[in-house]
Amino acid sequence: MEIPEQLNDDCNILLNEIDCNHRTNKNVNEVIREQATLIKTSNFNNNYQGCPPINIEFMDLTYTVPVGKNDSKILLRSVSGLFKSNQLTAIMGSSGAGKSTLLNVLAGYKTGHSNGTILVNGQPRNLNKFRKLSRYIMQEDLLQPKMTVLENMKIAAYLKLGNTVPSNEKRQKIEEIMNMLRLAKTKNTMTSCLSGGEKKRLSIALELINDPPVIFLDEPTTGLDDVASTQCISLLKMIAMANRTVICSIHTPSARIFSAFDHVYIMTEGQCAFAGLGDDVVPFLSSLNLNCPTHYNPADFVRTENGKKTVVNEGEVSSEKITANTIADATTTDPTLGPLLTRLKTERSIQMPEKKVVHFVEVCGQVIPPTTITVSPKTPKMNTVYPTISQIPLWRNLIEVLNHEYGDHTERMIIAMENGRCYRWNKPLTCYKSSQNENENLSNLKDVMDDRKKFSKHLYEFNSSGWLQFNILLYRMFLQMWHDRVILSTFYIAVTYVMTDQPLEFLRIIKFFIICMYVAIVSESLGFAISAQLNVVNSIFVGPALSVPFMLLAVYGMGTGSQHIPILIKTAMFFSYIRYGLEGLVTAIYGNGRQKMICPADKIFCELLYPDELLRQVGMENVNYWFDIAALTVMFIAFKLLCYFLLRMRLSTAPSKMALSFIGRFIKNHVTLTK
Ligand SMILES: Nc1ncnc2c1ncn2[C@@H]1O[C@H](COP(=O)(O)OP(=O)(O)OP(=O)(O)O)[C@@H](O)[C@H]1O
Repeated sequence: MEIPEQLNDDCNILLNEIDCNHRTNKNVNEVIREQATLIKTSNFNNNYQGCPPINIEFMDLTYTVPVGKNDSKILLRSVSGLFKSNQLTAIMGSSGAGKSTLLNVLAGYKTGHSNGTILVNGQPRNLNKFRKLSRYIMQEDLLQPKMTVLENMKIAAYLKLGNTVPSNEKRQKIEEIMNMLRLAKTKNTMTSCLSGGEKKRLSIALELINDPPVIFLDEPTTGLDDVASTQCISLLKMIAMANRTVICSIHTPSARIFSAFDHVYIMTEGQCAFAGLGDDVVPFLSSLNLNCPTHYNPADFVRTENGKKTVVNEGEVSSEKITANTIADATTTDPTLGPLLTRLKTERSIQMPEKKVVHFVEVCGQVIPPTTITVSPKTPKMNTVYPTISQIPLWRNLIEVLNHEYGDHTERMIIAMENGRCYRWNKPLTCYKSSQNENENLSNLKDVMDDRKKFSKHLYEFNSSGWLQFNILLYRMFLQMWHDRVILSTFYIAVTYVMTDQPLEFLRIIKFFIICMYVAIVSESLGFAISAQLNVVNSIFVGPALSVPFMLLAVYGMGTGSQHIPILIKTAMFFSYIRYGLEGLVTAIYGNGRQKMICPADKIFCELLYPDELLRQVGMENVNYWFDIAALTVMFIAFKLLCYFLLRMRLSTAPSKMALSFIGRFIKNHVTLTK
């Protein structure tokens, strides 16, 4: 099998890096080595080179949200940028900087109050089409909990690929992706039982089924440990290498993760403070006369013997143990650290005036167990600038600068970056013809557009018809119901039936069960419809509140007979699904020619001895059980349709529906019934 050159190179770099570190943290490195080997040997990328590259450019993007009655808050302030295919882009910044907002606006999840231009391969973004060719993986894994990994994959394959792809090809694709994402061993595990990393991999696997060219991920490493985070990012990098545009927002990545990004987009207060290669953060800061504070980097990886953090001031280490010297003169007492030291020497220089023993704690992003490196003095220098060996401090430095820890330089950085318009620090476009000139690069977008047109059908159209999707979803619903059998409710119904001394007649019992279950299902679908429009707090309030009139209508007129019920109330009763449930329940128990009931011997007269009399008194003498079932079916469908339209409306970008959607969103965001 021929491995694409770029892929091969990247994997070799990865493997070399591992060689540099492999003694430092075995577990992490073993996993990464495994991952890199997997990338090299897998035919995944060869098979998935088919998708055309998509480059997303945005200019002067502004996003505001209403605050209170008359005020508004600007979350994105005229930011610009270019996120390219074949690259793994990280949107970084301190909390509240606007990372998720930018991601949501670019993905098309937030459209309402945004201004500016978003271009997809040089053309204005068509939101409907863009949504079809991009995928958004949320921070929380929205997986079907009561299905196994394989079932999830199968359903996704049938939904996304339809009948146009033969079953054996679908199976093959599922297998390939599962092997690639190391999910094969867990294929029969229920999703709810998966680990955090496995859930994240499954979320990605589900989106890879129909090979989307653009993938957005909101904080994909949140909740994952170091190893799982590294695996996740290596995987995303690998996906990006197959002609995809992978954009994720991320918090505090480790050095290894940071070094995996091809492009970092650093935000502060809704603006762009840096966009380009992670390695260029220090040169960028230097270009603004913001040399990496000398007291920072060494402190991040040099620690004193007792593990206390060392503080370096202007080339001097204020620790009892460490003072400045030249790392180029360093020797190590541990032969296993020889290659590491060689690398240290080539990548940076630290000057120390006298022989000292130090511990390198973090090198290449890995924590090194305390090992001694003896540093002997030769040429003490005090005017040291510390470019860094570990990339961790690179961006932390930047974040600290952005947090005004070294004075307020934010404005200067934003101006230098032209709020994202400056592409000076960008990696050259791999999918475009190589060019020195950025404008020339952009003119090559035409070629990319031609490619786009070629593949547009594949990208913009779903291969499964609406009817097929309906059937698959119905199957999924039944599958989940089967996996999640509610034994307890069945038990509860059975106990109630027996304890109330009802006749043990097969047909009557079945009817009783059916009507109970049916009412539960209709209630659930009403709940879905409510939650499709309202937030959780309001839904919890509105749901029970709405069932009160349904209940009152259900019991109205009981004991007085149906002839005394006003016509208006009678009409309203047609809309109470609980009424149908109650009628069905009473008829199931007392209808169908039930024998007369037992009258205690000490009673002279039992008014409700005959079930027909009871039915007459509660106004249900003319009720037909199957009519109630039919009415409940209609209500079930009506609530499901209502839920469907409400959800559709929320996703719609059509102006007419946008107005309704806006009202819905307004209620959802601004009306909280518990206030
Ligand atoms: N609907 C809203 N109304 C008012 N302010 C909002 C709204 N949505 C977001 N914000 C504010 O906008 C800012 C940016 O939010 P965003 O979620 O994009 O930040 P972030 O960089 O992703 O932060 P974090 O890393 O903590 O998730 C925050 O200060 C947030 O409070």
